[in-house]
Amino acid sequence: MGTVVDAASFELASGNDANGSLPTEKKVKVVFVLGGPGSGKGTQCANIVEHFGYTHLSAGDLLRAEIKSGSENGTMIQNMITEGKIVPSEVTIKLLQRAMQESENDKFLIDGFPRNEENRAAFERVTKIVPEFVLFFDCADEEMERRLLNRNQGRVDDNIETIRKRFKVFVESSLPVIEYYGSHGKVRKIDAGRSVEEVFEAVKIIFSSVTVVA
Ligand SMILES: Nc1ncnc2c1ncn2[C@@H]1O[C@H](COP(=O)(O)OP(=O)(O)O)[C@@H](O)[C@H]1O
Ligand SMILES: Nc1ccn([C@@H]2O[C@H](COP(=O)(O)OP(=O)(O)O)[C@@H](O)[C@H]2O)c(=O)n1
Ligand SMILES: [Mg+2]
Repeated sequence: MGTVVDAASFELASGNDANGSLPTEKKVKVVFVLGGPGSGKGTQCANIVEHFGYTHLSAGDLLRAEIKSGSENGTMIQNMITEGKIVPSEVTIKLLQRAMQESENDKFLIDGFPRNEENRAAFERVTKIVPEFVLFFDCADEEMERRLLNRNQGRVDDNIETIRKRFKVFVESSLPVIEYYGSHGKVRKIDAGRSVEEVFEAVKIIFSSVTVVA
């Protein structure tokens, strides 16, 4: 397995617990995986995990698991997802932090986060983690709509009404985050309208360029 060479490591510090003990610290490397709903983030993350040894953390999956766990935030999260709205950062960041701390890995693909400026700024402030880069899956709305209507995972938000709302949220709230990282030279954009195999060929070139054979 390769080692990442071009980016500094960043420290993940948990908050103090109720006894005031010292935070546990763990150095992690993070790649944000962004793109519209149905652009293929989850599909390609599974391929990246297999080939490059990252752990995949999907913000949407973590939020859906939180609903299932019977958490006190469950109803609020369920309502936000049904409406295609973005859950307050505090909730999502706690789930991401916990998943990173519980993992034995130190390399994470964070899929579907940050989805708005609040997500981005709060994550940076709380975790002090700066992403190595941002993988952006660029895909036409018509193709994403087709994929979502065929996804068949029983999701409450894969219906045409919510899909349209999610597209609007993506353009209004998520694209500005991608532009922010673009202005810092961090975005690796991929034409995600092609087949799964073709998209992964492009993904591989990007990940190969940040790793070296040990
Ligand atoms: N390149 C592709 N071409 C066609 N269908 C795809 C492609 N990538 C993913 N899909 C399918 O489209 C749907 C959405 O993909 P998914 O990976 O869940 O996207 P996202 O996480 O960005 O919403 C899934 O049913 C998946 O199997
Ligand atoms: N950072 C995030 C990610 C997802 N979500 C919520 O979870 C929903 C589904 O996110 P997802 O990433 O699983 O969706 P896809 O883009 O994979 O289709 C979003 O539409 C939001 O309602 C959120 O509130 N904040
Ligand atoms: Mg997904």
